[in-house]
Amino acid sequence: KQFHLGMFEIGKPLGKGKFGRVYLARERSTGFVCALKVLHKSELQAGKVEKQVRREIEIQSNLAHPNILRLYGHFHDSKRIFLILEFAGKGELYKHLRKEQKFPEWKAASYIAQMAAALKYLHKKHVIHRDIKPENILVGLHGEIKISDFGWSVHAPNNRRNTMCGTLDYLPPEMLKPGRDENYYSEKVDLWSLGVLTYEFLVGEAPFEDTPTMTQRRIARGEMTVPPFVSPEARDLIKRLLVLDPEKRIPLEEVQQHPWIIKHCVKGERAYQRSSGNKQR
Ligand SMILES: COc1cccc(-c2nc(Nc3cc(C)[nH]n3)cc3ccccc23)c1
Repeated sequence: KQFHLGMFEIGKPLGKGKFGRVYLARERSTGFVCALKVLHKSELQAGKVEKQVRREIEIQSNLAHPNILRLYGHFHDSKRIFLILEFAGKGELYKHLRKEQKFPEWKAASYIAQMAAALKYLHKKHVIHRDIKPENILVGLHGEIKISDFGWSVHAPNNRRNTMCGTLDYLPPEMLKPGRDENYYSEKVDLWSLGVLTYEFLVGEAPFEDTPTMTQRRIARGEMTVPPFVSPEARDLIKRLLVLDPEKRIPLEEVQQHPWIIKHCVKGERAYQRSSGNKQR
């Protein structure tokens, strides 16, 4: 399918990301509402991220899961690249998290259950996201969450050197302490980040948040404390994900069956999953 700018009615700007602006848009012939992400080639070249954007397009175009933001297509003109993305009505999850400070356990558990389902789908396709954090999650109209921004995702296994930018908070220890087989990642890196995400949803700040040097040291040692107001079940799940040895982290199937998730996965939610027939579970 060939897309071009004339096919779309551009609506209000939704916001500005790192490398581009996002607009509400409607495809003229069908009235289909989507989000149009506009990237300026000059900015991508300056930021040396063209390869990353090409990988993001290649990976995200081949994914279809209710908790992963759809990339329906892309096109470009002389100066810009346009990504035709699924529109998530309630915007960026981290804005909701900052506003509410922290989420009640039922909401955090629902979000982590959806993240586990999405990661299970990704890992089955040998895709590692590698940048799971609240900033890369959007919220749909019915409160369902959608992983977005596949800029850092790769096909496993990967042992290419990566200069990481942005927050260190979500980095797993194996990406910090260069071992013998430097930078060898497995999809287990996403399990560590899922643990950091669970903690941040419940506590309102990341578990190793500190100065950059101290954060790296605390991650490498797995030094963090879970505050007393966090339930024992949630604490147990966090402890089973934030394990230094990647092989010893609880697998996604066990996350989905964890008592903390089951306790909060209200019947309606299960019914919702059955009705939406998301076979990906
Ligand atoms: C920096 O703030 C930004 C940046 C980019 C998008 C939003 C935003 N996005 C979406 N939905 C989206 C975005 C994409 C790629 N698909 N669906 C909805 C919103 C609602 C209120 C405010 C803001 C919103 C914010």
